[in-house]
Amino acid sequence: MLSQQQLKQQAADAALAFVEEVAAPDVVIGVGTGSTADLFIDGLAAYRGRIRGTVASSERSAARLAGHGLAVFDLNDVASMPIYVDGADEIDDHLHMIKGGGGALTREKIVASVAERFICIADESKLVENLGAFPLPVEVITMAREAVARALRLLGGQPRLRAGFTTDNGNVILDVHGIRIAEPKGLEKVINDIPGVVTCGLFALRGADVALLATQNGVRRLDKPRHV
Ligand SMILES: O=C[C@H](O)[C@H](O)[C@H](O)COP(=O)(O)O
Repeated sequence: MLSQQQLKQQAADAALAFVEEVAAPDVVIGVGTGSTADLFIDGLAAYRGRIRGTVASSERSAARLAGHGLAVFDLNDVASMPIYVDGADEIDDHLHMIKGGGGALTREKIVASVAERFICIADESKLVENLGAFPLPVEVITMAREAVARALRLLGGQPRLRAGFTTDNGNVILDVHGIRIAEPKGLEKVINDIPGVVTCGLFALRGADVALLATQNGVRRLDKPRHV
């Protein structure tokens, strides 16, 4: 029986096949944040010298990448990336996700938006039928915290301030419990439209293109259905 850590390692290793496909001296790889992304970063170290470098979705990942001697570029200096590799807190079979358990959701969404393909790496426990058991992180400008919390309550959620946490962008996170996510794309738009919200952790408008989900019987690949 493989541990969750071993499963994460398998998913991270599987993503290296996608790096291998695109590796070239002018290529920049988008890199996510979290415990699974950390394992991917460690594997990516073998590509030092074979790719131009990376763009990181957090200070934490940037430090780990730099620790491996991989170049970390400012996104403003990078126009395109073939792939972005990151974990998820939940993913459904449409490859819509909840992300932001580590608080990096905004930079993740930005870096992913520049990449051609989003490769999600996770252990199979992250695959759910309906998103929403994991509290939905929402990054909020500090002065808007209470106003946004009231708006989220009107949407049926119970927002809780993530205590003692500030994002890399200097903002706070409200973790929204109990919100019904019947239409992930619609809800993503509605929450992102609340004044004071920087972004919410629903990744549905731009979900993953490929999910590599590690199971006890190997890594299962899911591709984004054509109609979503
Ligand atoms: O902000 C954090 C990210 O969205 C992570 O991708 C997510 O929390 C999954 O992290 P982990 O791989 O540690 O479960």
